[in-house]
Amino acid sequence: MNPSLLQTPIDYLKGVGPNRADLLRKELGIHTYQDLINLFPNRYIDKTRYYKINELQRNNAEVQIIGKITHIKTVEQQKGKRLVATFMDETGQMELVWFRGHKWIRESLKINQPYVIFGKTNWYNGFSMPHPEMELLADHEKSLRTAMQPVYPSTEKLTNKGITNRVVNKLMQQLFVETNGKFYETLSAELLEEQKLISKSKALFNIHFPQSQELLSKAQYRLKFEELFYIQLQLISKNLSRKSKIKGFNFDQVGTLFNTFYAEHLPFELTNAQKRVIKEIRNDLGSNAQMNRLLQGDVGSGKTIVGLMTMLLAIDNGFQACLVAPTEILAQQHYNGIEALVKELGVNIKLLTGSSKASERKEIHDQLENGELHILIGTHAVLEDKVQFKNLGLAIIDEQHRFGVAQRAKLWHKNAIPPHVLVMTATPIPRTLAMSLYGDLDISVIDELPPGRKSIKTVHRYDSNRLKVFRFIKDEIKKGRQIYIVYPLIQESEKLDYKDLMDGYASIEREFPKPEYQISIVHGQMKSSDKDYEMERFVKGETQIMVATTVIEVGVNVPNASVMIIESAERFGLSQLHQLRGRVGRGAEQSYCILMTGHKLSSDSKTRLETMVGTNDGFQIAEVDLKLRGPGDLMGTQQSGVLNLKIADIVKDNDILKTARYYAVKTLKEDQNLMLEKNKILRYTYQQLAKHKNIWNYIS
Ligand SMILES: Nc1ncnc2c1ncn2[C@@H]1O[C@H](COP(=O)(O)OP(=O)(O)OP(=O)(O)O)[C@@H](O)[C@H]1O
Repeated sequence: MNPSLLQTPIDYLKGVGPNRADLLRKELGIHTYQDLINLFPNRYIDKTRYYKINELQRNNAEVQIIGKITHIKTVEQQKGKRLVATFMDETGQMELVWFRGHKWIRESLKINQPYVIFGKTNWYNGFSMPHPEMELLADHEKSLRTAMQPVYPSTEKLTNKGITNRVVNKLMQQLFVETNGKFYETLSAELLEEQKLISKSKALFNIHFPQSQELLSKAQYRLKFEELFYIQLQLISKNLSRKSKIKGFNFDQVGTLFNTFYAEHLPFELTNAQKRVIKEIRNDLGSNAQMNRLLQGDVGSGKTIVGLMTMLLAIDNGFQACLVAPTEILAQQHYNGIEALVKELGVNIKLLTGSSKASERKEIHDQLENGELHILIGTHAVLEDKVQFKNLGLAIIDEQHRFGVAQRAKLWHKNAIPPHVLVMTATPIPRTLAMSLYGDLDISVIDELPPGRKSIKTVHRYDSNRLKVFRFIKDEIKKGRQIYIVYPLIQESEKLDYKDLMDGYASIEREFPKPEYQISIVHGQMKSSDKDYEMERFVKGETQIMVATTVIEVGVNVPNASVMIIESAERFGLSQLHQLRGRVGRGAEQSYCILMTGHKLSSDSKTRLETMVGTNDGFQIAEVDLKLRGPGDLMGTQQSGVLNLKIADIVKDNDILKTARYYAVKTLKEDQNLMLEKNKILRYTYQQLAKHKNIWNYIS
């Protein structure tokens, strides 16, 4: 087939007039033959079964019936007219009803001719079917018959504009007629063979006109595989070419700082997972290529120390390092923690945030530029253009999802040669999703908690049990522990949430009076100096209770805090709940997380609460979260291509994704630039993909 045929504007397809062409373009984004063929159905209806009218049940979903129209009338109603046709088969009669388009429908209906009708039935003193799809039996028998009838996305909303599912189906038939149903193959013979995939032409035909359930499954598999394979091929190939093209600083020395710290200052034995990850990082740093690594580790798994040791390697090799955190509280905390650890090593370390004074800033800028400053810790302030380093060798970004890709890129340009980048995240992203999202990053996982951690006991309590919860808090405080009480603060309803928080605070003050109890409060509307002050009192143990909004969600580390109470827990997402829970259980004591809710709960809320009570494993929680919300809502996914998948589903098609990735890696390992003759098809398709962005634009 002539490839340019598929680029033909949709107006040229028989059956597409100017109006339809406009609708197809505007509503469905279909401009060419190719766009139409890549409009994949999102479900199929079993069309092998014909119902008799006396077999209809009140709860029938969609049915197909053969019969004749015997009579048509227009009925006046308060809300306008409706057109009603009496439809009969040999077992009974029912009504077909239209609320719109009377004139042309009435003119097109043929009395006493056998029709096949299809649609949902209603029951009200008898069966009726509103806006049925109809076809004369004679035409029906002539058309391309399939057992499963495809249902195309978005056609429902276009039905009243004349683009019904049946119209799309007809256009698709016409397209197959005009193209002879022959399409260029887009996967290599080797892949087709190894994976036992059906050809492109056969897959496209069966996705639109399934000849059997088996062929439909094969068609779906092949097209999903193809979609995921090319995405992986692209991600992995970018990663490889970055490594070969972008030279990185070579940190070939493991110097005094690293070794002294390891031997003398490390406050604990590293876990095996931490050791493994440090090894992975060291391999990167000595490979002459620029490192771009994502370090994933559940809350409290000990990412900070890994980050610190990487920074020491940078300094040992004569470079500077920076660590960027998403909030001032976190930056401050990292600074305090790291400064204490490296104090005796003679490392010069400073903190830069939005609230740093002008004089401090000046000193920091000067020391960065003349190379005196070894480590800079800070917030977004570090990214500003005026912050210039003498030789930034390593940038660590904590909590990736709060930073956009563009901000990550800013760090790249702090030097002529981009620094090594380590992105740390505690948001457990299921591995498969991480592979799709961060395919351009290498991934390390700390999948082990430091020893001696007791797993956090999580319970769900109704608001009506609040007094018991208060008693429990008092007991824990008596034992010397500290307590978090967290309120939701969600932007749209900020005022209301703020009031809830203040009401809650007032009642906690009544229940826990001074001087016996001291309470800190931290929320987003406070000045940052006040926040820091309150936070510090809690960190130092001067207050026993911290009432807060989700500003403390990430990273805050107070090992003596053993109880996390989450108010209106049903309003939080799963990963947020898990993050909050991660604020306790950081010391040696038994810790608790209490999820407070009212009695009215949606089924999703129930699932979230049950999941939290049932497991402490962040990755398992992330899987449930992904199933509940879909990837669209997971932080960080918005900017990635995974949402634009046309046929594969990142959650359901997990296994296909793994296979696709396996083959993408295998292919590129053998032939990185796809120059081998057997990979010619892959190379061509890949180039098209790079050119057109959308992967389904390459089919020709
Ligand atoms: N190998 C280890 N053995 C014992 N304690 C450790 C070990 N590694 C880290 N810790 C301690 O565990 C606590 C949590 O570590 P850290 O703050 O680095 O966790 P994290 O991975 O950054 O978690 P989060 O994302 O929740 O901040 C800290 O108090 C840290 O000192």
